[in-house]
Amino acid sequence: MPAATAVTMALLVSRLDTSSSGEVFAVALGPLLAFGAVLLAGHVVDALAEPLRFVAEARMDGAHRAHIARLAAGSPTIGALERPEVQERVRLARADPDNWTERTPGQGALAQLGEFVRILGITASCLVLARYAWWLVPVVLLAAVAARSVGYRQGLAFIRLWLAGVSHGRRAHMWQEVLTQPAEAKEVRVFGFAEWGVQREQHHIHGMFDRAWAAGVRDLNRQWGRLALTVLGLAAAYVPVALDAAHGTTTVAVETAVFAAGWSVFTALDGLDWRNRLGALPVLQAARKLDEELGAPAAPAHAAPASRPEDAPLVRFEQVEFTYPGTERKVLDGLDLEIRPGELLAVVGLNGAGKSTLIKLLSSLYEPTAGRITADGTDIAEFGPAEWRRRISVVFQDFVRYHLTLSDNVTLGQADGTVPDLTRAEAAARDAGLDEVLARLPHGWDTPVARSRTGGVDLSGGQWQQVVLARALYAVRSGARLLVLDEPTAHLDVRTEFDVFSRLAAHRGSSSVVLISHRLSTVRQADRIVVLDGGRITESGTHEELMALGGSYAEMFAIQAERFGAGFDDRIEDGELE
Ligand SMILES: Nc1ncnc2c1ncn2[C@@H]1O[C@H](COP(=O)(O)OP(=O)(O)OP(=O)(O)O)[C@@H](O)[C@H]1O
Repeated sequence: MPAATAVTMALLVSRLDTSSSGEVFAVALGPLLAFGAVLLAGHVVDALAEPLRFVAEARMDGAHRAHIARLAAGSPTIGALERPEVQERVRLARADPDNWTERTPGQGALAQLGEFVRILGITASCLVLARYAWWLVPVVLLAAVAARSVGYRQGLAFIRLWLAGVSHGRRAHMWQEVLTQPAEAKEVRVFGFAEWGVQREQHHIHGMFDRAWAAGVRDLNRQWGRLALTVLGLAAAYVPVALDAAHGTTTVAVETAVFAAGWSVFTALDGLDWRNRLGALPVLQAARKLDEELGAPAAPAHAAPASRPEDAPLVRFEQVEFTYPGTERKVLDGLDLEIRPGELLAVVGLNGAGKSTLIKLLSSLYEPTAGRITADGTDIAEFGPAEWRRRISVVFQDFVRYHLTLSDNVTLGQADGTVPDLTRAEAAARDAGLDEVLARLPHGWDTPVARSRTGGVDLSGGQWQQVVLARALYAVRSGARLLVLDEPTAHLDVRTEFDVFSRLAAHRGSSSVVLISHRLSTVRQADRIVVLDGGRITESGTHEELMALGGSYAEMFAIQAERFGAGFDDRIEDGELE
């Protein structure tokens, strides 16, 4: 485009120069139309480029983000994802720019394409220059590259400086969130730290911007150097051509073409979009590293999954050891445990004994560092995580409150691509004690359980636990045969908890249930209780057997009973739990 503009402009000037005043219009019409056509073409290209750029960028970034989501969510275990350096790579690869130095792969790819087009333009302009004299090409190019590289180096130094302040930026953002979000609003007021928080935010904002601001001012002064390089380069090319024109060795038209082509080399080099291209590179590098670290994402299942076995499995932990990645301590150490088909097994132990870890291993979220876990004699690793997880249903202690409808929250993960079965969901809600909450919701099952959504409602901690219990029971009704509950009722009062467990015990069908609870009044209903201590099972039996044994279970129970008796926690009446 710049070369075509230079040539048509020169043609126009040459006709105007050589024609007498009477015939100007007739002679200049052709070149005028050609010049107009070039300008029009430039305008059309500009007009088309923006929507095309938008669509291309959106498609590339959409595909990239889907790949990252599949990679992060599809890795069978969670050990790698929990590592801080992997978390940082996921943040970067997600292509959701955290600051202006980061770019998306779509922006990077289009910038690279743009650079290619500009280099073509520069080549065409150089051909126009060379047509006049070959030495014009190195003179103009060297001056343009020198001026450009000054700007490039300044830009890179500014970006480095900016990145050094990013941690301040994150902390400023954290304070901004704390001071403005409803979740923190209560504590900000009660603890009275609003002004202190604002000052912390200000401190970090200055930490981020002050040095960049100073560098910006310094760079502004250095622009003179860049300007001097541009002026000298252009003068070295233009002065000899202008002298030739003045002496009549060349025409004004040729001089016009050279001037236009020379200037376009400077502007094209100046417009090279290196920031977008370089800004996207770390994103792509992080994505490539994640490809190695998280393994190939599981392909989305299209085939109908095999039907689930009717009976609950006999699960065995055999000499299982487990150490969290990056730590030294064996959380589980030679653990042997049987989960018999259809039994209600309670696991108790002090804080940090490893109960939740045992559940994570049972759910194949981590693999044992030694030993194995079997189901009916087959190592659960052989089923593959996806198939094994279809057979179990887990409620985690730190479950997620999805901002979805109640129906989605209860049927999550069990729909197998089909429409959720609301009759089954109703039954699961009844068993979990959720039916009263459901009856009060304005749109029933279709009510979003988050006030941030239109028509949504907020649920209390206890109500949320009923939702996740209903989800687990829905899974059992859909065919899961091992129900795992990690402190599912900590937010419920004793009476509700007792009701929920009575219903659970009655409605679990042929499924086995593994229950973790600190409330021993609940635990005593279990068929069998095991005590986890020092990474292994130290006691196993019914409530009565363990009380008779007089070991750590009996001790814990005595302490809790004493607490109840002294009026701590929710008091229970004598005989209420019998
Ligand atoms: N992701 C992790 N990385 C490293 N260590 C961990 C991780 N999760 C838990 N741990 C450690 O493993 C040990 C057992 O934790 P776990 O959560 O299994 O105990 P728990 O018996 O469920 O405790 P609680 O009754 O308090 O819930 C603790 O020392 C804990 O600090």
